[in-house]
Amino acid sequence: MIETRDLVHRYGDGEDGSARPAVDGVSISIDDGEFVALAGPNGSGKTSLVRLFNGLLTPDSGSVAVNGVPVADDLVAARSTVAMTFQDPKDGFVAATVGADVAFGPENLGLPRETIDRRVERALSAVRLAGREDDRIDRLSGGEQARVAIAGALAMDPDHLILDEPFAGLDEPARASVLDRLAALSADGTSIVVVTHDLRDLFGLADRVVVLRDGRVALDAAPESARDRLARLDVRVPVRGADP
Ligand SMILES: Nc1ncnc2c1ncn2[C@@H]1O[C@H](COP(=O)(O)OP(=O)(O)OP(=O)(O)O)[C@@H](O)[C@H]1O
Repeated sequence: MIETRDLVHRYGDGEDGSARPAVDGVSISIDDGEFVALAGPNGSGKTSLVRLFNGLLTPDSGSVAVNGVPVADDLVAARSTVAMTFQDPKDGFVAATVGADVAFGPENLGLPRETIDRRVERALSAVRLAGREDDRIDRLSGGEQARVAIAGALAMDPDHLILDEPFAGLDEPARASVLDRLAALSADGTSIVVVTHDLRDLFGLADRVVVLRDGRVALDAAPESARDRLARLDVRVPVRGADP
């Protein structure tokens, strides 16, 4: 479980009182196996919030705990149980080739080679990049790079998987394949948080949608029960009757 209480983060010191917190008093909990879409307009604090989940950002006040352990007390545990992709995949790459990059996380967990190879193979197949281990990342298209980043997070086999705008640049087959894998992981108990502006792909999959506005939770509900409120909050929802 990921649990935040009265979480506040502001960039800069805000000493003159002018800096509005990017995350402003968020209390939410995400259960194991829960599939959450995190939506909201540009600048509403989505990326900042998920970066607090694994200690990439530090709260100014409030707390965040993963599996009952405060992130501040055990960053290593938080980083190994919460896997995250970045909005710009280039921010997360650590190796020159696809296979080396996807293997990096599991290697750091000290897993046996066969386990690592199996995870890499499975993760690459989930993003439709099977057999592309030796490709250089800098020669891939933006969409392919986004898929490598997702594969890297999948290969961690994390308790909690956070994907920040994962579908930008993905073609339809890749998007469908990733969505399938996410659904299977969620059914197996992995909690999944997908940051997005657009709920259309996730409407039938997400158990819950949390909408941020100005760093605060403006809505936390099951998607189907909140169609009209979502539309009023400028979150794109599928046309009724056209759900997957
Ligand atoms: N590194 C930073 N330094 C200063 N301010 C920042 C930084 N990152 C984000 N902010 C500010 O914090 C607020 C929340 O930004 P954040 O990126 O978390 O929102 P978001 O909902 O993820 O936006 P988007 O949908 O555009 O990615 C915004 O006002 C943004 O300008």
